[in-house]
Amino acid sequence: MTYKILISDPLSEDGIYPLRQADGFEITMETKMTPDELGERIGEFDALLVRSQTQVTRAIIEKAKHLKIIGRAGVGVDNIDLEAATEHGIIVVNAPDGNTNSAAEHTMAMLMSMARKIPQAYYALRNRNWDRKSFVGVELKNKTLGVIGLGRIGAEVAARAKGQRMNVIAYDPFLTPEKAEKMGVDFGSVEDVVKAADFITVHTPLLKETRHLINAEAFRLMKPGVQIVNCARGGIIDENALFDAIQSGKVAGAALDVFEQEPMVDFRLLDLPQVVATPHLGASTVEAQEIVAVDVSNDVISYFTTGTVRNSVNLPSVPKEVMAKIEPYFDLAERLGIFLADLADGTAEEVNIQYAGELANIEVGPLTRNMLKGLLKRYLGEIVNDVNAAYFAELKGVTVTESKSTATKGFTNLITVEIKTAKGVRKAAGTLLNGQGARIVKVDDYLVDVAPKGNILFIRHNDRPGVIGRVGTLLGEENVNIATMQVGRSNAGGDAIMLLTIDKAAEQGSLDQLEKLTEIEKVKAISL
Ligand SMILES: NC(=O)C1=CN([C@@H]2O[C@H](COP(=O)(O)OP(=O)(O)OC[C@H]3O[C@@H](n4cnc5c(N)ncnc54)[C@H](O)[C@@H]3O)[C@@H](O)[C@H]2O)C=CC1
Ligand SMILES: O=C(O)C(=O)COP(=O)(O)O
Repeated sequence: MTYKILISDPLSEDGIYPLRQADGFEITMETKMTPDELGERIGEFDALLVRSQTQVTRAIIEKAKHLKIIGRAGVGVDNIDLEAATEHGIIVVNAPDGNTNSAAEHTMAMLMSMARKIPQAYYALRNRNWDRKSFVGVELKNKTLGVIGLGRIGAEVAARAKGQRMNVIAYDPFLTPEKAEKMGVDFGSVEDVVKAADFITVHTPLLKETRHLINAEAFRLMKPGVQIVNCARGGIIDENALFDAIQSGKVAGAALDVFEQEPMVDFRLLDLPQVVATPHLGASTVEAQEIVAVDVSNDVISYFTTGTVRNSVNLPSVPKEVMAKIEPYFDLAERLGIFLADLADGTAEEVNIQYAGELANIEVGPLTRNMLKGLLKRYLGEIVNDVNAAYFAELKGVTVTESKSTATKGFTNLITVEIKTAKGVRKAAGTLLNGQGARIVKVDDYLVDVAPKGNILFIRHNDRPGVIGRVGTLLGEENVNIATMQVGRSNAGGDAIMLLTIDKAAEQGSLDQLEKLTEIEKVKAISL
């Protein structure tokens, strides 16, 4: 099998070396495609690697019939429609820390260039103008830097600013006074930060909540003469409000690496002498580009070879040690989902999954997603996978609850799934037997022991002499061979079940014949 990879933005050749070396990958590098051209070609590819330029919109994703994974060689994924990717079961990975240092260094370079007007002075000098009066700067020392977003890059910038003898005040929803104290920064709200700062730098992702976080009202609160840096994303600062704040004299300088529209179309801000700018170069270093491309290449290889990734954005990543423990249960969880989908009448409204024994102490989210995949693909088809199973459950209004119990219930591990449909509650429990594979050990309240594979007939009947024989005879007449048979009953002569594994799927006609037998209440064909 050869996987086709499209690289649609310029990626470091050294960085994609692992992909070029690995067997089974065919790489196409096309970095100048229009959105229409990308839309026409994307259907051929299994993986897409991008930086910030390619806009991976819903329209593109809808045409990407074979796409399984999108790799973003960088941090920000605001150019990828994550919701659409998740809905289509496409995993999105990024390279979250490969360019942290470069982005932090670029932020400091922009801060200092702005404070000392270096680009403006250079421009004058290039034009043979030896002008020393127009380019008087301000020092950073003893000034306050306001950092909004104290994540990887924000924290690196804060540390460097302290090296410049600046005071730092920061806001981040995850920052606590204790963490701030440890990092040697002051802690405040967005309002506190913008009011206190002489210089402001933003380092949040671009989200609904951070769009125009720095707007006309924020500029109103700032100190006169404040200077502002944006090396994160265009749109965190409202460009129109910034333009007005510079023109009014409130803002003395702005250093911008990123813009609301890229490549930039509105050059109004750049015509202001207080503005210094670069064309989104924060991550553009040899080092950063190599690391981010290596990181996404490795995730793509690992996804297609082992099914695991390190840096998923739309699927919680599972540490390697945890993965090693839960991987053997993936199949059991999925088969329990399929088993119940076939067994139940109607679709699930509520699903309750309980993990017992040794499973109680580990992260089981991926197992729940696999079980949901099995359950939902019976109604929704093969489009359901680990990435979108939880999304589809929510979309269809299925309530999912997960619980754990350390009680072993006689098994070292046990997964019990209960589903509620409009017609009632059905339950199945499965375990993994050491060296013998998976077993379904309970169906509703009956103890059974059946391998969850192949064709199974579940029969609910009344416990009467001769019924087992009649079922065997009828199936024999239909040329259906019974491989194993289990019988369970609530009490002698009461409700009972039969669980038969059969060598080939029974025809609907045979099932109808079985249901006509007076002792038989219900027959369900299960195919695993
Ligand atoms: N100019 C460039 O070339 C580059 C730009 N970036 C941009 O920088 C951003 C930050 O990158 P990292 O530090 O690696 O990400 P990160 O995820 O480590 O940090 C982002 C921080 O923003 C915080 N945050 C979220 N919402 C917030 C809000 N409403 N107010 C304040 N803080 C909020 C988060 O809690 C988090 O701590 C990226 O999302 C990307 O857009 C990243 C690399 C290069
Ligand atoms: O990593 C990020 O978020 C960046 O903004 C870097 O963008 P780029 O990969 O240089 O187009």
